[in-house]
Amino acid sequence: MSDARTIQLPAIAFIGAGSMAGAIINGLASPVVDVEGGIRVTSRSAATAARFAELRGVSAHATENEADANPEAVRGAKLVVLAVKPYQVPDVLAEIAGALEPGTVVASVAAGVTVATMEAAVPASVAVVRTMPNTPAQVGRGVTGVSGGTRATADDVALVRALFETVGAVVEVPESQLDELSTISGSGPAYVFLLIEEFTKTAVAKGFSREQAELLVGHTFLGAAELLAATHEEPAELRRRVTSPGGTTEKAIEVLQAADLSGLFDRATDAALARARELASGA
Ligand SMILES: NC(=O)C1=CN([C@@H]2O[C@H](COP(=O)(O)OP(=O)(O)OC[C@H]3O[C@@H](n4cnc5c(N)ncnc54)[C@H](O)[C@@H]3O)[C@@H](O)[C@H]2O)C=CC1
Ligand SMILES: O=C(O)[C@@H]1CCC=N1
Repeated sequence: MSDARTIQLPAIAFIGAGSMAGAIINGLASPVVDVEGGIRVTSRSAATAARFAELRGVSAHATENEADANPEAVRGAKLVVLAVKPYQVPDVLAEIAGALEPGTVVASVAAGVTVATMEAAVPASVAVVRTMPNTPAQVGRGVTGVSGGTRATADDVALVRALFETVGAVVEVPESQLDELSTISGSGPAYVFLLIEEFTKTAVAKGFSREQAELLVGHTFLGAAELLAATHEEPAELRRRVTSPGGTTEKAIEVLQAADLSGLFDRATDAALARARELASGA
């Protein structure tokens, strides 16, 4: 049964069942999403496939005990999501190319692997869309960059958008910007977790128990993010409201700013960008 709010998606095959595929499939499990034709998932290990097979509407197969699991999964699927490591994409495409039906849309989440590389590896009747999601997709709070390839129609891109909108927001960008986007939102959750880890260590060093430190830091991050989302104020304004003139926060902010946080983020994201370019060249 479906009503006006139900999101209808055609048969989808996920090649690779790791963190990223798991996060997206979790979103598809929503009661308002109906994947007609079902969700097929493949992994290398049978144990992983067995875990995915327990999910509603999912059939899962492992290459370690079914050599044809990948070509079988894509046969008849309208949308094929490549969720393997970047260096594995060429081999997977070579394996499935002959089984892709005309009109199939192949959407890759792999960092760095270009549209040109993928288009060259599949039949001309198959469209390619490059994407860059992030792991908060697992809780419906992802943000995904999407770039259509040269053969992708507006409907093809809309289909990929619809998939990723089940797990958060979608931003369409030209492919030339996708690696940059990856350094911000693709990798970004890791930067936030690192800050939380370090801040928690500081709280422990100030004499709080591990449990207290996690509560203090965790709620501070969550509370600040929710305050930002709820008020729609600029972060600089919300920071000003914490920073009493002549008070304590002002002293801490002075120390943080003296460490050139902005230069640090520039250098960190430049390093991620350089690695994306290496991945594109197969390194
Ligand atoms: N983890 C993240 O935050 C993000 C990852 N990505 C991209 O997602 C892709 C996957 O990353 P993760 O999920 O983190 O990796 P992962 O290592 O957790 O998952 C990879 C999966 O691919 C499977 N696999 C490997 N070779 C296979 C084959 N030939 N056939 C079928 N399955 C095969 C593995 O068994 C594993 O389940 C990467 O290309 C990465 O660049 C993109 C955005 C964010
Ligand atoms: O670290 C990586 O290569 C992937 C892409 C963005 C997040 N994880």
